[in-house]
Amino acid sequence: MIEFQQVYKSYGRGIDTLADVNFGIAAGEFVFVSGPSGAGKSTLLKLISGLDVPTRGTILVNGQNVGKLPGRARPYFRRAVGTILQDVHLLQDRNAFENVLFPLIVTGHSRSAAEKRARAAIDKVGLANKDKLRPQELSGGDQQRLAIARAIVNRPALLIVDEPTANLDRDSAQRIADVFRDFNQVGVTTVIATHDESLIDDYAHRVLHIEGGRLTDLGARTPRASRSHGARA
Ligand SMILES: Nc1ncnc2c1ncn2[C@@H]1O[C@H](COP(=O)(O)OP(=O)(O)OP(=O)(O)O)[C@@H](O)[C@H]1O
Repeated sequence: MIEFQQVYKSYGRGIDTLADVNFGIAAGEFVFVSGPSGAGKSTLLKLISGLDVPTRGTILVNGQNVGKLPGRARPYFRRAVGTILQDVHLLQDRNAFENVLFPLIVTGHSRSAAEKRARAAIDKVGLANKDKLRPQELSGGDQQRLAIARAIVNRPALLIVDEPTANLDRDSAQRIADVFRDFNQVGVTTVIATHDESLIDDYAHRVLHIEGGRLTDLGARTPRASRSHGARA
């Protein structure tokens, strides 16, 4: 589903933010991208999502060459990838339900079809009883849930997530990670960047580690023995 072949990304000044990155992710995988702050994790995710283009190399996502997509194809490509970046850009003057409804209305869905889908997405992330609240009235964890609902409302086959548990306490972080695991279990390919090692220990199936722009495939890690999968609601 995702393939990087000799990918380089430079923002100028002769420094490679990513250098000679090669890896593949198959459909249905659940992968963490680990690495210290500034290692290039967000840059990697933006390249997968088509929000940025590589300086050199080839990136294939769903058989499409992301770096070479014509301008008019880009919005369609981005819509097919559910992307949740670090800055959760929620509409502060709309309630939770409207935040999820909005991307459907602008992409031309009828009001009734959009409302049905938005309701299903809100339910899936566990925000059904908070749908009338505005983002600033929600906790950090619930804002993250709302961002997830908005990202999945177009039913993407691929979810790209940057630091979903930053600023959350341990319990909220695990509950958010559980939401992603549940989507993955119904077939959504999921790539999550995090520097939270304990989250990786709890959930990891496969870890790609970036340091200084170089990527190492650490392969599959066994989840921490003390946590059994599916133990949480
Ligand atoms: N748009 C940009 N213009 C110039 N430099 C950039 C840009 N985006 C990222 N960089 C640089 O690329 C490097 C990697 O940044 P990136 O955000 O990908 O790292 P990260 O691993 O996601 O870090 P963090 O965990 O702190 O978010 C940093 O040195 C950063 O300053």
